[in-house]
Amino acid sequence: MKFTKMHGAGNDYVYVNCFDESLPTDIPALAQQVSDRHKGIGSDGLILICPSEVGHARMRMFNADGSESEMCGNGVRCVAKYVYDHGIAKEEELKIETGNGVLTLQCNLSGTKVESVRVNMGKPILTSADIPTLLPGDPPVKAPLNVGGKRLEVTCVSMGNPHCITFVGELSDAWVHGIGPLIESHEMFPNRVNAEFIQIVSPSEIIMRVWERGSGETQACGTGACASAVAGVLAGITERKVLCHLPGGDLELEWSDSDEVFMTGPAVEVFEGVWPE
Ligand SMILES: N[C@@H](CCC[C@H](N)C(=O)O)C(=O)O
Repeated sequence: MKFTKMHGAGNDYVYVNCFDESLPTDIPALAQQVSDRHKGIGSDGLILICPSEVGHARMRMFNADGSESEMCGNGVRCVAKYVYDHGIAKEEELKIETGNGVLTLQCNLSGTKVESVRVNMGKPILTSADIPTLLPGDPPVKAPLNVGGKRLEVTCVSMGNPHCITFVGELSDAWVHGIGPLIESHEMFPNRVNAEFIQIVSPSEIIMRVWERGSGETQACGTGACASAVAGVLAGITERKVLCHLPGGDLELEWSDSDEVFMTGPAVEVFEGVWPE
Protein backbone atom coordinates (compact mmCIF):
# COMPACT_ATOMS: atom_id res chain seq x y z
CA MET A 1 0.00 0.00 0.00
CA LYS A 2 1.47 3.34 -1.05
CA PHE A 3 0.92 6.17 1.42
CA THR A 4 1.69 9.87 1.78
CA LYS A 5 2.47 11.51 5.10
CA MET A 6 0.96 15.01 5.35
CA HIS A 7 0.24 17.54 8.06
CA GLY A 8 -1.85 20.63 8.61
CA ALA A 9 -0.43 22.83 11.39
CA GLY A 10 1.36 19.78 12.78
CA ASN A 11 -1.77 17.58 12.89
CA ASP A 12 -0.26 14.67 10.95
CA TYR A 13 -1.97 11.79 9.19
CA VAL A 14 -1.09 8.92 6.89
CA TYR A 15 -3.03 9.48 3.64
CA VAL A 16 -3.90 6.68 1.22
CA ASN A 17 -5.06 7.35 -2.34
CA CYS A 18 -7.96 4.90 -2.65
CA PHE A 19 -8.44 5.86 -6.32
CA ASP A 20 -5.38 3.60 -6.88
CA GLU A 21 -4.79 1.52 -3.74
CA SER A 22 -6.83 -1.30 -2.26
CA LEU A 23 -6.96 -1.67 1.52
CA PRO A 24 -7.20 -4.55 3.98
CA THR A 25 -10.75 -5.11 5.26
CA ASP A 26 -9.91 -4.17 8.87
CA ILE A 27 -9.33 -0.43 8.44
CA PRO A 28 -9.51 0.38 12.20
CA ALA A 29 -6.63 -2.09 12.80
CA LEU A 30 -4.67 -0.53 9.92
CA ALA A 31 -5.19 2.92 11.44
CA GLN A 32 -3.85 1.73 14.79
CA GLN A 33 -0.80 0.09 13.19
CA VAL A 34 0.27 2.94 10.90
CA SER A 35 -0.35 5.58 13.60
CA ASP A 36 1.95 3.90 16.16
CA ARG A 37 4.84 6.34 16.69
CA HIS A 38 7.24 3.56 17.74
CA LYS A 39 6.28 0.55 15.61
CA GLY A 40 4.40 2.16 12.73
CA ILE A 41 4.74 5.18 10.42
CA GLY A 42 3.72 7.51 13.25
CA SER A 43 0.69 9.80 12.96
CA ASP A 44 -2.46 11.11 14.60
CA GLY A 45 -4.48 8.71 12.44
CA LEU A 46 -5.30 7.49 8.93
CA ILE A 47 -7.11 9.37 6.16
CA LEU A 48 -8.49 7.74 3.03
CA ILE A 49 -8.90 9.77 -0.17
CA CYS A 50 -11.70 7.95 -2.01
CA PRO A 51 -13.70 8.41 -5.22
CA SER A 52 -16.94 10.37 -4.79
CA GLU A 53 -20.11 10.68 -6.85
CA VAL A 54 -20.86 14.17 -5.50
CA GLY A 55 -17.44 15.81 -5.24
CA HIS A 56 -13.86 15.61 -6.51
CA ALA A 57 -13.05 13.13 -3.72
CA ARG A 58 -14.42 11.71 -0.49
CA MET A 59 -12.50 11.82 2.81
CA ARG A 60 -12.73 9.10 5.46
CA MET A 61 -10.73 9.65 8.64
CA PHE A 62 -9.72 7.26 11.43
CA ASN A 63 -8.19 8.30 14.75
CA ALA A 64 -5.04 6.63 16.13
CA ASP A 65 -7.23 4.30 18.24
CA GLY A 66 -9.01 3.10 15.07
CA SER A 67 -12.30 4.94 15.69
CA GLU A 68 -13.80 6.70 12.66
CA SER A 69 -14.71 10.38 12.92
CA GLU A 70 -17.21 12.30 10.85
CA MET A 71 -14.86 15.20 10.12
CA CYS A 72 -11.27 16.43 10.22
CA GLY A 73 -10.55 20.09 9.49
CA ASN A 74 -6.78 19.85 9.08
CA GLY A 75 -7.24 16.60 7.18
CA VAL A 76 -9.67 18.01 4.62
CA ARG A 77 -7.20 20.79 3.73
CA CYS A 78 -4.52 18.14 3.10
CA VAL A 79 -6.96 16.08 1.03
CA ALA A 80 -7.53 19.17 -1.15
CA LYS A 81 -3.77 19.63 -1.55
CA TYR A 82 -3.33 15.96 -2.45
CA VAL A 83 -6.20 16.02 -4.97
CA TYR A 84 -4.83 19.14 -6.70
CA ASP A 85 -1.06 18.44 -6.51
CA HIS A 86 -1.44 14.81 -7.64
CA GLY A 87 -3.68 15.74 -10.58
CA ILE A 88 -6.90 14.05 -9.42
CA ALA A 89 -8.60 17.40 -10.18
CA LYS A 90 -7.38 20.52 -11.95
CA GLU A 91 -9.73 23.06 -10.33
CA GLU A 92 -8.46 25.35 -7.56
CA GLU A 93 -11.96 25.28 -6.04
CA LEU A 94 -12.68 21.74 -4.90
CA LYS A 95 -15.66 19.89 -3.46
CA ILE A 96 -14.76 17.22 -0.92
CA GLU A 97 -17.37 14.83 0.47
CA THR A 98 -17.09 14.29 4.24
CA GLY A 99 -19.22 12.84 7.03
CA ASN A 100 -20.46 16.43 7.46
CA GLY A 101 -21.62 16.87 3.88
CA VAL A 102 -19.86 18.17 0.76
CA LEU A 103 -17.48 21.02 1.64
CA THR A 104 -16.11 23.70 -0.71
CA LEU A 105 -12.38 24.41 -0.48
CA GLN A 106 -10.34 27.15 -2.15
CA CYS A 107 -6.70 26.18 -2.79
CA ASN A 108 -4.05 28.91 -2.50
CA LEU A 109 -1.05 28.09 -4.69
CA SER A 110 2.67 28.74 -4.35
CA GLY A 111 3.96 28.12 -7.87
CA THR A 112 2.20 24.95 -9.04
CA LYS A 113 1.53 23.43 -5.60
CA VAL A 114 -1.08 24.11 -2.94
CA GLU A 115 0.36 25.95 0.08
CA SER A 116 -2.76 26.76 2.08
CA VAL A 117 -6.48 26.15 1.83
CA ARG A 118 -9.59 28.10 2.79
CA VAL A 119 -12.44 25.79 3.73
CA ASN A 120 -16.12 26.53 4.09
CA MET A 121 -16.68 24.25 7.08
CA GLY A 122 -20.46 24.72 7.00
CA LYS A 123 -22.78 25.77 9.80
CA PRO A 124 -22.02 24.77 13.38
CA ILE A 125 -24.46 22.30 14.94
CA LEU A 126 -25.79 23.83 18.14
CA THR A 127 -28.54 21.53 19.39
CA SER A 128 -27.45 19.37 22.32
CA ALA A 129 -29.13 16.23 20.94
CA ASP A 130 -27.21 16.58 17.68
CA ILE A 131 -23.80 17.52 19.16
CA PRO A 132 -24.45 15.09 20.99
CA THR A 133 -24.34 15.92 24.68
CA LEU A 134 -26.63 15.36 27.62
CA LEU A 135 -25.74 18.80 29.00
CA PRO A 136 -28.69 21.22 29.00
CA GLY A 137 -29.00 24.11 26.51
CA ASP A 138 -29.10 24.43 22.74
CA PRO A 139 -26.16 24.66 22.74
CA PRO A 140 -24.77 24.36 26.27
CA VAL A 141 -22.91 27.65 26.88
CA LYS A 142 -20.78 27.91 30.03
CA ALA A 143 -22.67 24.86 31.30
CA PRO A 144 -21.49 23.30 34.57
CA LEU A 145 -19.53 20.04 34.21
CA ASN A 146 -18.00 18.22 37.16
CA VAL A 147 -14.66 16.71 36.13
CA GLY A 148 -11.77 15.44 38.24
CA GLY A 149 -12.95 17.25 41.36
CA LYS A 150 -13.35 20.55 39.46
CA ARG A 151 -16.56 22.28 38.43
CA LEU A 152 -15.88 23.54 34.90
CA GLU A 153 -17.94 25.83 32.70
CA VAL A 154 -17.98 24.30 29.22
CA THR A 155 -19.45 25.24 25.85
CA CYS A 156 -20.34 22.52 23.35
CA VAL A 157 -20.40 22.80 19.56
CA SER A 158 -20.37 20.25 16.73
CA MET A 159 -18.65 20.88 13.40
CA GLY A 160 -19.91 17.49 12.25
CA ASN A 161 -17.87 16.02 15.11
CA PRO A 162 -18.36 16.89 18.79
CA HIS A 163 -16.33 19.44 20.76
CA CYS A 164 -16.33 20.57 24.39
CA ILE A 165 -14.58 23.90 24.92
CA THR A 166 -13.22 25.21 28.23
CA PHE A 167 -11.89 28.78 28.54
CA VAL A 168 -8.99 28.66 31.00
CA GLY A 169 -6.83 31.35 32.62
CA GLU A 170 -3.57 29.72 31.55
CA LEU A 171 -2.94 26.63 29.43
CA SER A 172 -1.06 23.77 31.10
CA ASP A 173 -0.36 20.04 30.84
CA ALA A 174 -2.65 19.62 33.85
CA TRP A 175 -5.58 20.85 31.74
CA VAL A 176 -4.73 18.93 28.57
CA HIS A 177 -3.41 15.62 29.97
CA GLY A 178 -5.18 15.65 33.35
CA ILE A 179 -8.66 16.94 32.47
CA GLY A 180 -8.71 16.23 28.69
CA PRO A 181 -9.10 12.42 28.90
CA LEU A 182 -11.75 12.78 31.63
CA ILE A 183 -13.82 15.11 29.41
CA GLU A 184 -13.31 12.83 26.37
CA SER A 185 -14.99 9.92 28.16
CA HIS A 186 -17.40 11.88 30.39
CA GLU A 187 -20.89 10.39 30.69
CA MET A 188 -22.38 13.66 29.37
CA PHE A 189 -20.95 12.81 25.91
CA PRO A 190 -22.51 9.60 24.55
CA ASN A 191 -20.16 9.49 21.49
CA ARG A 192 -17.12 10.72 23.47
CA VAL A 193 -15.90 14.23 22.64
CA ASN A 194 -12.87 16.30 21.62
CA ALA A 195 -11.75 18.59 24.47
CA GLU A 196 -10.38 22.06 23.67
CA PHE A 197 -8.70 24.37 26.18
CA ILE A 198 -8.57 28.04 25.24
CA GLN A 199 -6.51 30.91 26.61
CA ILE A 200 -7.73 34.31 25.47
CA VAL A 201 -5.13 36.79 24.19
CA SER A 202 -7.63 39.39 22.93
CA PRO A 203 -11.13 39.37 21.39
CA SER A 204 -9.52 38.48 18.05
CA GLU A 205 -6.72 36.13 19.17
CA ILE A 206 -6.76 32.88 21.10
CA ILE A 207 -4.32 30.12 22.04
CA MET A 208 -5.61 26.55 21.94
CA ARG A 209 -4.47 23.12 23.07
CA VAL A 210 -6.56 20.05 22.40
CA TRP A 211 -7.10 16.54 23.70
CA GLU A 212 -8.61 14.76 20.70
CA ARG A 213 -11.11 11.95 20.90
CA GLY A 214 -9.27 8.80 19.86
CA SER A 215 -5.83 10.37 19.39
CA GLY A 216 -4.88 12.23 22.60
CA GLU A 217 -3.04 15.55 22.45
CA THR A 218 -2.34 16.68 18.89
CA GLN A 219 -0.50 19.73 17.59
CA ALA A 220 -3.70 21.17 16.13
CA CYS A 221 -7.36 20.40 15.48
CA GLY A 222 -9.13 22.25 12.67
CA THR A 223 -12.68 21.38 13.66
CA GLY A 224 -11.74 22.13 17.28
CA ALA A 225 -10.44 25.58 16.32
CA CYS A 226 -13.67 26.29 14.39
CA ALA A 227 -15.80 25.07 17.30
CA SER A 228 -13.76 27.23 19.71
CA ALA A 229 -14.23 30.31 17.51
CA VAL A 230 -18.00 29.71 17.61
CA ALA A 231 -17.91 29.03 21.37
CA GLY A 232 -16.04 32.29 21.96
CA VAL A 233 -18.81 34.25 20.24
CA LEU A 234 -21.57 32.31 22.03
CA ALA A 235 -19.88 32.95 25.39
CA GLY A 236 -19.49 36.67 24.58
CA ILE A 237 -15.69 36.47 24.76
CA THR A 238 -14.38 36.81 21.20
CA GLU A 239 -15.25 38.44 17.87
CA ARG A 240 -16.50 36.50 14.85
CA LYS A 241 -13.04 36.58 13.25
CA VAL A 242 -10.16 35.14 15.29
CA LEU A 243 -6.58 34.03 14.86
CA CYS A 244 -5.96 30.75 16.68
CA HIS A 245 -2.42 29.85 17.78
CA LEU A 246 -1.85 26.10 18.22
CA PRO A 247 1.33 24.19 19.16
CA GLY A 248 1.79 23.26 15.46
CA GLY A 249 0.89 26.56 13.79
CA ASP A 250 -1.83 29.13 13.25
CA LEU A 251 -5.35 28.89 11.81
CA GLU A 252 -7.55 31.82 10.72
CA LEU A 253 -11.24 31.44 11.53
CA GLU A 254 -14.38 33.35 10.76
CA TRP A 255 -17.97 32.62 11.77
CA SER A 256 -19.63 34.57 8.95
CA ASP A 257 -22.98 36.38 8.98
CA SER A 258 -24.29 33.56 6.76
CA ASP A 259 -23.70 31.27 9.79
CA GLU A 260 -20.96 29.32 7.98
CA VAL A 261 -17.50 28.91 9.52
CA PHE A 262 -14.48 29.56 7.32
CA MET A 263 -11.04 28.19 8.20
CA THR A 264 -7.76 29.02 6.46
CA GLY A 265 -4.55 27.15 7.17
CA PRO A 266 -1.52 25.33 5.77
CA ALA A 267 -1.35 21.92 4.10
CA VAL A 268 2.05 20.20 3.80
CA GLU A 269 3.24 16.96 2.17
CA VAL A 270 6.14 15.44 4.15
CA PHE A 271 7.09 12.16 2.43
CA GLU A 272 5.77 9.15 0.52
CA GLY A 273 6.33 5.48 1.30
CA VAL A 274 5.07 1.93 1.10
CA TRP A 275 3.43 0.04 4.00
CA PRO A 276 4.45 -2.53 5.08
CA GLU A 277 8.01 -2.24 3.77
N1 LIG B 1 -7.73 16.73 14.09
C1 LIG B 1 -8.96 16.79 13.45
C2 LIG B 1 -10.12 16.10 14.09
C3 LIG B 1 -9.94 14.58 14.04
C4 LIG B 1 -11.13 13.81 14.54
C5 LIG B 1 -11.37 13.91 16.01
N2 LIG B 1 -10.32 13.35 16.80
C6 LIG B 1 -12.71 13.22 16.30
O1 LIG B 1 -12.72 12.05 16.74
O2 LIG B 1 -13.73 13.84 16.08
C7 LIG B 1 -9.30 18.16 12.90
O3 LIG B 1 -8.35 18.81 12.42
O4 LIG B 1 -10.45 18.55 12.85
